[in-house]
Amino acid sequence: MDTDVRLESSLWVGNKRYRAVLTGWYFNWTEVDKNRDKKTVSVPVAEVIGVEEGQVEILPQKCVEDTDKDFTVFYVKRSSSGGSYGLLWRLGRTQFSCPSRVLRDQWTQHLRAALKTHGPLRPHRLLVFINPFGGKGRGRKIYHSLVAPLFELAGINSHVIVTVQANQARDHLLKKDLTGFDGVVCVGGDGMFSEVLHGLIGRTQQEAGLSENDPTVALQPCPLHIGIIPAGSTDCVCFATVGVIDPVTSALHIIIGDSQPLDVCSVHNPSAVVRYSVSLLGYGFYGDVLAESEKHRWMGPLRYDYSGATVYLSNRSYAGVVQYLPADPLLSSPRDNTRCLSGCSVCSRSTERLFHHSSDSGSLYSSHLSQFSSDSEGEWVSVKGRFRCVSLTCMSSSCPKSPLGLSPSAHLADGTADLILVWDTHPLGFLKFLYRHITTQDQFDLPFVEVHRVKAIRFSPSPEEEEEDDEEKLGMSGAVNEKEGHHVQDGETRSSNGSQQHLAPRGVTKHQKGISSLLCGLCCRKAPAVSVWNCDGEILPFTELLCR
Ligand SMILES: Nc1ncnc2c1ncn2[C@@H]1O[C@H](COP(=O)(O)OP(=O)(O)OP(=O)(O)O)[C@@H](O)[C@H]1O
Ligand SMILES: CCCCCCCCCCCCC/C=C/[C@@H](O)[C@H](CO)NC(=O)CCCCC
Ligand SMILES: [Ca+2]
Repeated sequence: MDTDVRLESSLWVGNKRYRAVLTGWYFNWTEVDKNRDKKTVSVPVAEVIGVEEGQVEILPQKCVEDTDKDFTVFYVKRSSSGGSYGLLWRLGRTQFSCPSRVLRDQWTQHLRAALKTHGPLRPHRLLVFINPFGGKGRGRKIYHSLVAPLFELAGINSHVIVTVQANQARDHLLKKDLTGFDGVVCVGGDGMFSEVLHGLIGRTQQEAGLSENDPTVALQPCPLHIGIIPAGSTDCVCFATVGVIDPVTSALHIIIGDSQPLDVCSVHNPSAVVRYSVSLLGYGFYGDVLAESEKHRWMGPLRYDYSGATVYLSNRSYAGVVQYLPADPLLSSPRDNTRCLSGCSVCSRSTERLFHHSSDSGSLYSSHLSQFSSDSEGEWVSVKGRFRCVSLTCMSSSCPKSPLGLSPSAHLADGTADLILVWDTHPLGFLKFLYRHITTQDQFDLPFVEVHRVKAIRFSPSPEEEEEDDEEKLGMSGAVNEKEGHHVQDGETRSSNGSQQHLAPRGVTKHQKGISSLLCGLCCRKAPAVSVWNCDGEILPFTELLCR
């Protein structure tokens, strides 16, 4: 700690006198002339946003009263409103008065010097991409009214690009000079984040001379961090990492240099890398919802609710083969009820393991690769049948619609993803599964649902098995296992190496048949034989994939 930044004196806030102390790590002020209940306000220097001479306000509008004995300190204030104590951040502000201008200047200089000690963690120059059409189309307004004033206060220089077309941010990051930037900020939703992610991953591999198309190549980590100012429809990456959808909270995290590593899943078809995913890779229901919602973009975020209902009523399931490489069950499980947050011990241990292995092999990522290319990869498990949906999620994928997410105990940065298989079942069973995403009930505690923590998956559709009538599509065929109360699917298979076999359970009881038939009569049309993959909100042009 730099002892030069220590300072202590009396200061006034309004008409009350305080003893203020700057220790290097903390700036505290305690009311004096008060015998009991002395309250100290303590702000970590790491959370000080800016120091200004005079009496200054920033939000909702900048307003300066240039008095020569006053100074104003801005800092992170955790807000209790909105039921998310600690997660929602606001700009705290306290105006101090000094007995003299000399003391005022001493305070501002010392506070700024203390702030500099946190300099290396904080960004100084940011490249900002705004999608003016994301979400409700408020990206520009959100940035200029809520975020830009905070960046300016914090002394951050930003280069702002309002996009005029899709993929502009990605292409800029792939081709243009990025010298001098400490990070990239996207103002928009998950689609905008994904553009920036693709641009940065691609640029980093290009510069390292690596081929992204080869699934055995160890990719280089990106040197630039990505900040997200939420202005989209789902904003899942922001919600799952920050905990709230709030542009001011996100801007404050960016300013103080917070960061959270994220797992990224590469999606390959047999000849090339198709995309990268950080949240949902979904075939079946989530693919169909996305495809349907693209026709109704004009509805804004509501398009997902509308399309969700339409696709649910169309009552589809798809035949396919899923192969997966299980992660080490001793390290964690998708049903262990943990919630991954910044500083999570499972993620830290996973990072440590990577670093430990890399010191033996020379590359941080080559230990990951060994999971795919050597004997240590483990055994692939293969399952075949009809699915309502096949979902792979690298993180919980929580969002305001589903506060616990697709897989509530998934980890943000442990090198694994959760594979959720929802076997074909009757419509009410599937509704129950979906409904549990918006409550705290366990969506995996259903007989037709299974979840596996995995390192990789392969998928191929098997549309030739499509020849069946509507009753079969509703999961009402096959033998009822009376003891278990559910169907056992006839599509049990063995893994490619023959070591594992898998039964596909279904959740149909006889009394549900009537309602199912009614729904079937209402909505069954000739369903397509294959679905599409939803990759973080983008439709993939391939159905046969390898994801790792
Ligand atoms: N100027 C633009 N015109 C048209 N499309 C754009 C433009 N800029 C970005 N895009 C594309 O718009 C898509 C959606 O944007 P974004 O993610 O910001 O909003 P959203 O779809 O409403 O939110 P979410 O992804 O959270 O559901 C992105 O895939 C992005 O590539
Ligand atoms: C009876 C009530 C039923 C309610 C069912 C709600 C189920 C909600 C689950 C939400 C899962 C969100 C997963 C996140 C996916 C994002 O990467 C992606 C891009 O933004 N969003 C979508 O694809 C948008 C996909 C929207 C799916 C509905
Ligand atoms: Ca993970």
